[in-house]
Amino acid sequence: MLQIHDLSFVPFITSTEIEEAIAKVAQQINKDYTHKTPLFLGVLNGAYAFTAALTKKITGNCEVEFTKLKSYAGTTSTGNIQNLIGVGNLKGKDVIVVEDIVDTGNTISEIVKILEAEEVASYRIATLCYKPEAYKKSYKIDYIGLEIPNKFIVGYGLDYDGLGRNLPEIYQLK
Ligand SMILES: O=P(O)(O)OC[C@H]1O[C@H](OP(=O)(O)OP(=O)(O)O)[C@H](O)[C@@H]1O
Ligand SMILES: Nc1nc2[nH]cnc2c(=O)[nH]1
Repeated sequence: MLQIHDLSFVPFITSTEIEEAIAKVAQQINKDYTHKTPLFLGVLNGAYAFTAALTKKITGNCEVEFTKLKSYAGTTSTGNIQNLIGVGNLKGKDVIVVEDIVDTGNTISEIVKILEAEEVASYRIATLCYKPEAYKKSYKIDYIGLEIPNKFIVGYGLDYDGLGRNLPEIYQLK
């Protein structure tokens, strides 16, 4: 069991399962982008670990950038998304958004608005974890590492009030 602040978590996804999920996503992207140079847009903070691991498995040329959005306070989405680091010039780029988790979809919805305003050539969404029961939007999530139930998780980039991002495996709220 793992204690972070006031909450207890139990082991949920092993580091081996995470690595297998990332390899599967990388394989799909390598196949789909053979003749393209995708720009991976990692969403900080949570997606730093997934972005690093995923891009190391990309076999062709690619670019890597980050943007920073924040909506979660504690274990719930505030619904109020702050854009803390904007995107650079993405015009004409084939962007792959990299998320650690798609939950309600509020963050993705904000990113899609930004990408459309930037006039990107194309965009797709890749996420390590996806909660289908919590998702409230209709944007297609193109690359999904792991489908998980609607329970709060920490580890592999995901935090609870700032802690837990460094854990190599994923834990679920008890
Ligand atoms: O689909 P949603 O309900 O919008 O949730 C997903 C978002 O929540 C987390 O970010 P958070 O706002 O906690 O910021 P962080 O990445 O800095 O932890 C996560 O990294 C996603 O970006
Ligand atoms: N740490 C963490 N952040 C999230 N953001 C959206 N869903 C989650 C979750 O389950 N865990």
